[in-house]
Amino acid sequence: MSKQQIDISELACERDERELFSAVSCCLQPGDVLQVAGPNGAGKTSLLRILAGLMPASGGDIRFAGESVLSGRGREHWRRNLLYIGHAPAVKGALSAEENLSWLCALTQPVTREAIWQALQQVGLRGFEDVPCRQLSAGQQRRVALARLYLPGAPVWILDEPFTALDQAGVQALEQHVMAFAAGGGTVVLTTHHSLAHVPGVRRLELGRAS
Ligand SMILES: Nc1ncnc2c1ncn2[C@@H]1O[C@H](COP(=O)(O)OP(=O)(O)OP(=O)(O)O)[C@@H](O)[C@H]1O
Repeated sequence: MSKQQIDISELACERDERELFSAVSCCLQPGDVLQVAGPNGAGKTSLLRILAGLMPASGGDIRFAGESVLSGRGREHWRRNLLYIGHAPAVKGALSAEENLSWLCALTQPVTREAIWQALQQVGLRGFEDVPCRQLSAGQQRRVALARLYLPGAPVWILDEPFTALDQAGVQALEQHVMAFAAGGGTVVLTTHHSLAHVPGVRRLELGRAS
């Protein structure tokens, strides 16, 4: 087994005593990109939050490198190996783009100021590094959050609606970056209502369809 294999088996989720999904199973290898798809309310965000350890599953298991990530040592190992970016940009308005990134990275893997500036340049925020994020547009705030994908870090990305608020060039750049990350051995699980049918090699997991 690959030391970064992810096994999702018979995963189930209930919210407010309503079953969102059950018996979701999937195996991911390094290099895989999985799009979790389905209509509004199908449970895509819930699935990603369970994967990220932010919400309990009501059944099933997730294993990383052979160990369950739902508790104990496996959970810590998993957390060190993943980067989760939720559907809200989660940037602090009073802080600049640079300060936001520096703060976020300090929680996991501190990086140099130069690396942060380079990442901000990669997401098209050159010249905005020092501007308080509350003065940035929605798309620019999204770009601040996404700049983490241009810093050294985890081999597994979990991205909830990463394309939201990005312009066409931003969408294209992010698609390319995700695929380059996967080509280098990274694993990506993402949700988006944006079609990825034109991107070769993206797997799909459908939620919310009657079986
Ligand atoms: N905080 C919450 N407490 C209780 N139920 C919730 C909560 N957040 C979402 N839900 C319910 O869980 C269900 C699935 O929500 P979820 O956000 O996972 O769906 P989604 O597939 O990501 O939807 P969308 O495409 O609209 O983003 C919804 O029916 C919703 O009402």
